[in-house]
Amino acid sequence: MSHCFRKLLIIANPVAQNGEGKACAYRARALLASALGEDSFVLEFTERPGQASDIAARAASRGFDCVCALGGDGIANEVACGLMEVPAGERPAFALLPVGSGNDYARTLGMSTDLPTAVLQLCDGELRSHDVGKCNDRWFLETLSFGLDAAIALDTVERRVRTGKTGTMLYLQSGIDQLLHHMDLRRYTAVLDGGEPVCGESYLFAVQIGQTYGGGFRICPDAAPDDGLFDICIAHPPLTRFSGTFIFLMAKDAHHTRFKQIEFRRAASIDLRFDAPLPVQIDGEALVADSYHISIAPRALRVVVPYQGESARS
Ligand SMILES: Nc1ncnc2c1ncn2[C@@H]1O[C@H](COP(=O)(O)OP(=O)(O)OP(=O)(O)O)[C@@H](O)[C@H]1O
Repeated sequence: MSHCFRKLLIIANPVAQNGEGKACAYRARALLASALGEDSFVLEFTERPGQASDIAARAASRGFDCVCALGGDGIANEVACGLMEVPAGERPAFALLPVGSGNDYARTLGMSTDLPTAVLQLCDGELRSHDVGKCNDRWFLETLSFGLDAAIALDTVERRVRTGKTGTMLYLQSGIDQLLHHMDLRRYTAVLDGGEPVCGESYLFAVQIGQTYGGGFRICPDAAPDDGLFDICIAHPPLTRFSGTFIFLMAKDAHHTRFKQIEFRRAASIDLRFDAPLPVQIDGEALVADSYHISIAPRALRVVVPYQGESARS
């Protein structure tokens, strides 16, 4: 029997990871049936983008106490958006079987991308409470970013379909292409935690709950998903195409933090405007707005993480 749920709903994206999602879901079903028994879970597939939110929002009324996204960061986001519509006292826990291309929230949870291992982690897992971010009316689990890095994230979606590449290699190729051809500077005005407005110029402005985006780029290496704060990374001028590309490559392993152009901040709320439209990504999907009100719901979502043992419990 699982440590942390009685009845599990798995919402699977059949088109995740270039169509691998469907076969992975059937494998997960077989593994879960032998680990937990067939009566303890239900597997449902989405038929269209956005549907996972509707299914997750109704899960509690159908008797499920845990909803597991099977797919990438996109379906994870949709499931979380649905769960956040449920009143806190009735909200099912969130779980993830990572079958995506980027899998950044899986990194934050500590879930393996090896399916049999992830199923065992889910069955033996424990619950933690994680923060959930909100930008205007859209929730996010891991990342919200503006400018160059969002352009890269959005470019990867189109490039993945075209080239079949995934993960870090895909993000690196997109990154270098965007750095060489679309390194646009924007003026921003930011109000952090209701303070005085701060104006500046940035190439990228990332607002993180977890440490990574883009398939493992550790843009905010000190971010903790349960501290009630966003970690913010801003890349300021001067940056040439060469130094920008160099710092971008260094960010893969969090070695970008020592450059003077890179500023880190923390806040629980941010009001943000830019002087001109720019690419925006929220958990890897595009977002379009004129201004951005960003707030955090501290420890609002119970999430299944791999069992850490008694000594790791806080
Ligand atoms: N049945 C479906 N048909 C088409 N698109 C779907 C369906 N279900 C979900 N989607 C959409 O598929 C997109 C990508 O999903 P997901 O994030 O799960 O996989 P991925 O893109 O392979 O992984 P990652 O986000 O980690 O790169 C999301 O925008 C989601 O809304």
